[in-house]
Amino acid sequence: SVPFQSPRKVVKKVLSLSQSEGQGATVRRSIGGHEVRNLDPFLLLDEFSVSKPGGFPDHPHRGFETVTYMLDGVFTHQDFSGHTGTIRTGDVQWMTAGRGIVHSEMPAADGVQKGLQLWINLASKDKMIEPRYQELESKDISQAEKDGVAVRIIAGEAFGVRSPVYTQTPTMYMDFTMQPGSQLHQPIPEGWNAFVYIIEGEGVFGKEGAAPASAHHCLVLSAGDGLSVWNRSGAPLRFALAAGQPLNEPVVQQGPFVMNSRAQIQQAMEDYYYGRNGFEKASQWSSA
Ligand SMILES: Nc1ccc(F)c(C(=O)c2c[nH]c3ncc(Cl)cc23)c1F
Ligand SMILES: [Fe+3]
Repeated sequence: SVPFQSPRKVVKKVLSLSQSEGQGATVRRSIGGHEVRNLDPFLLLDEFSVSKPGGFPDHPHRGFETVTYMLDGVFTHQDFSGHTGTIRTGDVQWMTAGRGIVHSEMPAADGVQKGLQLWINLASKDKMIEPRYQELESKDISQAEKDGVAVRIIAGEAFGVRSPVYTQTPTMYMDFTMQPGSQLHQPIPEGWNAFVYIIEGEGVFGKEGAAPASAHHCLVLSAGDGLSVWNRSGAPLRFALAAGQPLNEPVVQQGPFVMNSRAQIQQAMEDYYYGRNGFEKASQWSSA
């Protein structure tokens, strides 16, 4: 039995397949792929794997947020304002691009560097705000553990613990590891869109009789007030759970620009090209 008024069920299961992206990088794209075009307010979820000299060299963003969560390895990022940083296993970089960022995101160690990058759309009223970063080292990430379930809370609240991350677009984003035989009942605000991305292992999501789902699958959830999960396998189950308040606004995307109209996209492209309205520093900058 589950403790929710209306338990969320899996309404779509998508296996994310590897595709090349950036320079010499491989991503498994789930949200933002052709099967899950747009789960408002989420635009993209990539499970990325990349080794030197590959990566994501100098590129712009406007109108949304990127959340980079390192699963295994080290990345450095540099932006056109001189902001640099290194994110290691378990660290999070929550970047609110707002009116404009130009940055590079590159491997900073030998071997394959792996992580998740989630793109969260901004409401039209927020698309041109000043860029900002919220950077969390692994040791500073809110964590909790109960009855064989460990959670790392990137944004939102679980097990009575809340992350300090400010979410411009109301969002929850957490990393669960469930030991064999454990179960989870996680409240999710009604009206928010929600999905699961399985990182490793396999588990039963939504209702007890559901078929298990395994790694690299994205599970889009139905409406409801919470998600129940059971790990009936002999190995740990690890997955990310994300949920966000829909913006219910038009989405017009041209690569790294996500606005509400073609005219605003045209403006973004001109601003980037001519170095205006937030892209002033773009013309003189390139990453090291
Ligand atoms: N426009 C556009 C086009 C192509 C890109 F590859 C990118 C981009 O940078 C990324 C796509 N997924 C990613 N996962 C992880 C990291 Cl660190 C970066 C990206 C981008 F922004
Ligand atoms: Fe980027």
